[in-house]
Amino acid sequence: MLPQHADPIVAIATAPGRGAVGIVRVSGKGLAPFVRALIGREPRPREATYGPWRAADGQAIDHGLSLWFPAPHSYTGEDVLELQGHGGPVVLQLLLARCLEVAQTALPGLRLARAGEFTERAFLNDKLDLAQAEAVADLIDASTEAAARSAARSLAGAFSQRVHALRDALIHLRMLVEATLDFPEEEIDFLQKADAEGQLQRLRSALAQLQAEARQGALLRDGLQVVIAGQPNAGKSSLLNALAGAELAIVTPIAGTTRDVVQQTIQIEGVPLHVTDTAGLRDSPEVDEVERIGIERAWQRIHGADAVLFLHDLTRWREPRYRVGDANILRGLPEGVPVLHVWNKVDQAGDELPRGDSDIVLSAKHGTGLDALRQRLLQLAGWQSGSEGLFMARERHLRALARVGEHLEQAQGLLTRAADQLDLLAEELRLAQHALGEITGEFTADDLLGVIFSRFCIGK
Ligand SMILES: Nc1nc2c(c(=O)[nH]1)N(C=O)[C@@H](CNc1ccc(C(=O)N[C@@H](CCC(=O)O)C(=O)O)cc1)CN2
Ligand SMILES: Nc1nc2c(ncn2[C@@H]2O[C@H](COP(=O)(O)OP(=O)(O)OP(=O)(O)O)[C@@H](O)[C@H]2O)c(=O)[nH]1
Ligand SMILES: [Mg+2]
Repeated sequence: MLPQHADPIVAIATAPGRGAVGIVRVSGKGLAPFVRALIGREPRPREATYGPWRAADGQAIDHGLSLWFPAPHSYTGEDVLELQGHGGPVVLQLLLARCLEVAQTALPGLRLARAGEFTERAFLNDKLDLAQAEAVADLIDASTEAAARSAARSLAGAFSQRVHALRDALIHLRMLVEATLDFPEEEIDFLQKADAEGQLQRLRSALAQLQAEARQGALLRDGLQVVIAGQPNAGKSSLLNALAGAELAIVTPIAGTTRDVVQQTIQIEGVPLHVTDTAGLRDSPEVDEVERIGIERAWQRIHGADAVLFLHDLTRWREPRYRVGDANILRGLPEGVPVLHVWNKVDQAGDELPRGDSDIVLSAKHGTGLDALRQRLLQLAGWQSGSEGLFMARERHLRALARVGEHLEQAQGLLTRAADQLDLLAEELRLAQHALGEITGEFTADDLLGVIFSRFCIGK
């Protein structure tokens, strides 16, 4: 363990700004003398104790509740003291400063906590595994109810339990293979080989199921970048406003109204969609400097999109020039990014529609056809409706699961093709278990921990 993990730490645990109540919290080893010096006595463990916190001159800084959690029964697993005072930024700063002052004699080395450091200690002291610690941040950052619910499930261990079940099955198979390795003179008999194959197959399908669920969880966390693109006046800004249910972007009949990129996160069935409205794409002498930059930014966004909504104007699609404009945009769209063709202004279109089977027809202005668009967006995102009991997952977890899958695939190949290469098989299974362990933090490099916890807020 790094020496800095032994320092006592202090931070304001509540959000900056004014609030009804604010909390300063201290974590470290051997806090009791500090607690007595600050509060005048040692509060009973895990009970709220009301009283003043006094400055050096004896004046009360604030009156509030002290909570004393002697190790190991605390959030961090160390001694923890919480001061629950009035939630003003100045009074909390005074309390924080008073803690540092008292510490000079009663708790040498007390310092301000880095972002995520309380939760990092909870992880290092085995109060939480890594997936649970990440779920703490995901719960705080959750942007939809569905995301919050699944983060809470991951925090309670739902994801970790699934990972452990897979790990246990993997260990079972490794024991079988390694036992055979230890007795090389006894050829792996057919019965055992069949048993190993069955176990491996079940492992792989359990992994595939876990991957599918983790993908849904990651979608709830990260959402989808959706960019609305098309020629000027197609109704892109109107569509953004309709989806968001608010007048966010300026709408006018003038072509070239939008120049800046306007982004809004909406949610559909709890899946966050980050929808971006962009400048209309055109190549015309009317385009001035400002619009030219807007068009450049539009293309940048299109290239970073998870999905593009290509908006077409049904009142103009018969005009040859308009069709050339659309064709030019189509050529510029990046390969591999799903494109959904959306035909707008159906309220003013004739009977004959130019669309393909999978296209969406709607009126952004009147709000017709929006539900079909929402459903198509969810489908595009790979969202399975009614995914109850989901846990939250991150890209990091998906990558680890994918590596587990690669090693199991190698193992499968070795088992079916080359029963004499048991040492290679054993190694693949070991690597698979290692990749799995990275999710819960059984095997994790220190620099990765640094990256994960530094994204937390201070005091968490
Ligand atoms: N005031 C306050 N509220 C909070 C927190 C906190 O630290 N302080 N939390 C955190 O940020 C969350 C709750 N998390 C916590 C997790 C464990 C323990 C704890 O004392 N665990 C002991 C005892 C468990 C028990 O009695 O069952 C332990 O694990 O041994 C406390 C808070 C949300 N609300
Ligand atoms: N009839 C009808 N008019 C619409 C519809 N959607 C948008 N419009 C009108 O089309 C015009 C252009 O709409 P915008 O949303 O500003 O179009 P835009 O694609 O953002 O245009 P730029 O920002 O210039 O690229 C406005 O007058 C809208 O009221 C629709 O569904 N039906
Ligand atoms: Mg616009």
